[in-house]
Amino acid sequence: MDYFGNNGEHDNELLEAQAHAWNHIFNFINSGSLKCAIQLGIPDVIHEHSKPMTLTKLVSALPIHPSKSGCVYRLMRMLIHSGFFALQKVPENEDQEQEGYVLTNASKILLKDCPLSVTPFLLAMLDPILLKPWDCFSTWFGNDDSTPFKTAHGMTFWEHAGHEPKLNHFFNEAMASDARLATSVVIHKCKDVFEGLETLVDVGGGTGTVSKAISKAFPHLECIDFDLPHVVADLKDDGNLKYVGGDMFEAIPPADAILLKWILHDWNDEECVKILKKCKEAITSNGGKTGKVIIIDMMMENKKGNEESIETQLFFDMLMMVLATGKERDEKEWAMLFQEAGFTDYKITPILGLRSLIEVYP
Ligand SMILES: C[S@@+](CC[C@H](N)C(=O)[O-])C[C@H]1O[C@@H](n2cnc3c(N)ncnc32)[C@H](O)[C@@H]1O
Ligand SMILES: O=c1cc(-c2ccc(O)cc2)oc2c(O)c(O)ccc12
Repeated sequence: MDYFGNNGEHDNELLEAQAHAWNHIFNFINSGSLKCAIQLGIPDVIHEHSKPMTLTKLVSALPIHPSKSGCVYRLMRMLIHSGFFALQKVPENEDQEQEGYVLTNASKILLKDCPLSVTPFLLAMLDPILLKPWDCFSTWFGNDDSTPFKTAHGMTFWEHAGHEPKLNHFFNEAMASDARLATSVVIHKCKDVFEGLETLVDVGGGTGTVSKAISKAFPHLECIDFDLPHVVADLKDDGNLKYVGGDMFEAIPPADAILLKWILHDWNDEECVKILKKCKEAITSNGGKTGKVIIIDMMMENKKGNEESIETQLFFDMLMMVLATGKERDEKEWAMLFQEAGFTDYKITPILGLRSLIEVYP
């Protein structure tokens, strides 16, 4: 009988447990390998080749030292396994190689010039500034810092962003890249959500990617991108789009609809109720009309379903604990926030993959 109470009968279970632990220990290798491929420009090089690209051609097109040529095959094998590339037959190939690399849907949205690219999001999330807090996660459980980010850097995310232009820049780029993708889906699939509205304020709208797209798609809608003063300071009003600086915890400009995309998951319940109460004031003080709040955020799934989606939602929940004071919520938790902030009804439209569009009514 050994330390684990194993007398030989449980060898298989022990080996499975070890393999499971190894898989989790090395989870970071998936993101590390993907980041490397993007920094080497592999998706763009294969895209520009416009037919299956053999290993020889790929190696000669990459900015790598000749001593590393043999390693490209192993990097590509890893990324084929994780679904970012595939192999296809190469017709009439002078290099004698039968197969070449092609993009998959997952790597098509990593291309540099794709307006809906998730590459800025990847580069932001995997930058050492945002990775260091994970090293301080357990330390944070033992102190009274608001976030592991604070434990790692001695200041909050926004304080760091204020005097580290690199963080500010890659965070805004990451948000803008997601905003382009999400808005294109919302405008295609949910036109009716904006019908009948005359005014809309995008609260925490960053540098205005969402407001720009909505104001262009609905030219009769007066839009305001509302964010912290330093975020909108240098942005110029354009037609039916205005930029207003302020603090959503103080006051939000009046409008028929208030949009909160990827805002409430950044904040704890008490902070969310404060924000939602300010939204309610803004839509009910709008010349006697009543409006709505439009939320784009995650709705945590409680039932067993797509395991990868559930894991991704759990990843975001951890991200919100480590970088901010927020969390991801299930329907019951959302309903509680709406009720506490004085709203009477809501409608959920699950149109954005892992996220939903929620209309909330006073
Ligand atoms: C996670 S980002 C979301 C950006 C954008 N809504 C999107 O989805 O792309 C959060 C935004 O909230 C803004 N923000 C943070 N605190 C704020 C406050 N007190 N008042 C207004 N905006 C704030 C940040 O500057 C940032 O642009
Ligand atoms: O990488 C982030 C960081 C935040 C964030 C950090 C600190 C705060 O006080 C608020 C927000 O928010 C994010 C977010 O909402 C998101 O959807 C992705 C990434 C991040």
